[in-house]
Amino acid sequence: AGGRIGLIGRDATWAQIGAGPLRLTGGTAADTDLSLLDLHDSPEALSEADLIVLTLKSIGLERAIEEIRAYAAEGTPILCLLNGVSAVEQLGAALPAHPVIAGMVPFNVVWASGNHLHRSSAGQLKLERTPVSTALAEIIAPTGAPAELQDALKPIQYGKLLLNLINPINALSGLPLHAMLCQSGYRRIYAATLREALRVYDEAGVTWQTVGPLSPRLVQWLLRLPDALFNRTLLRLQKLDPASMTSMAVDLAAGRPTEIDAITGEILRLAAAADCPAPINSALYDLIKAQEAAPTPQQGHSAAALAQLLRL
Ligand SMILES: NC(=O)C1=CN([C@@H]2O[C@H](COP(=O)(O)OP(=O)(O)OC[C@H]3O[C@@H](n4cnc5c(N)ncnc54)[C@H](OP(=O)(O)O)[C@@H]3O)[C@@H](O)[C@H]2O)C=CC1
Ligand SMILES: CC(C)(CO)C(=O)C(=O)O
Repeated sequence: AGGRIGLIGRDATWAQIGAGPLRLTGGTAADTDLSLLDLHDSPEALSEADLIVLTLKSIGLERAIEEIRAYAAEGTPILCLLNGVSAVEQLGAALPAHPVIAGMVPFNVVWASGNHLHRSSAGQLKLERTPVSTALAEIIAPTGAPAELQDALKPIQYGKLLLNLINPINALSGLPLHAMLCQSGYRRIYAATLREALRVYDEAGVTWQTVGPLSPRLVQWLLRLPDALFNRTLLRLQKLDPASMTSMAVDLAAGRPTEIDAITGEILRLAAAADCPAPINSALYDLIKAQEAAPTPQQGHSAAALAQLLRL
């Protein structure tokens, strides 16, 4: 929309993108000439920011906090787009001089190739309503990818967490999300994971809001539909394209640590506090931790093999 955007990244990312243009596809995205963006390889550039938008994994949050503390001007607002429910509190506690705004990204984005990022599913960015996010929403509205302002983001983050419970299953399957959801065996595993988490939310008294076209309470039943029926109904509503892959599947494939602690780990913390059993989520957590520690992470678990490991 004409504003200057600086991207702070690492050498490997800039090497991967090359000279550009940065190709953005899916949704309303369009090819972007990299000369429109200021690319930085050092956090010192934080000192110039009017708004800091955090789009890194939760495992990198501690380091990012140190860099913001070291370089950002006092009072610079931070928009936090991380998955999970606790990053905003973590930022607020560690950086009291900075207002922290919560945001939620409902859609999937994958690297299609070196300089090409592809948005592979539907949904609208949600931002906690503040004067800064209201101004930001006005600035980006003409791009055709408007943000939706919400009074409270926490219930939305808990709703998104339910969607993210598919991430460990997807990571262990090693399949694109669409190909995985076409198979009833994987869907039944996600349905059981979701049902268990909903019970934990009920026991723990969590206030949450549906993210996506249908309530997870209905989705956990629809996931049990036979392939032919499901693939023509719910899967179409999700507008997932064949490239979709959860961020956790990408991390595990690359041998990086995953966000399992911020996702499934959050359900386990709630379950422990409410004294509510969560054996399926607990087993998924352990399986991902074991793969993270393995010299070569094993993806490609069939639905039947995974169901057996989860004692389903
Ligand atoms: N991908 C998706 O479809 C979605 C992701 N999300 C959430 O958004 C967040 C970001 O995910 P995603 O974009 O997939 O993550 P990626 O891992 O693809 O990208 C994060 C980037 O940030 C870089 N980075 C991390 N810390 C720093 C730092 N201190 N300085 C400079 N660069 C840094 C990483 O570099 P390096 O690899 O070198 O550490 C990496 O290039 C996560 O919380 C995720 O759960 C939410 C919705 C959808
Ligand atoms: C794919 C999506 C949108 C939901 O699982 C996501 O949040 C992720 O990949 O982490």
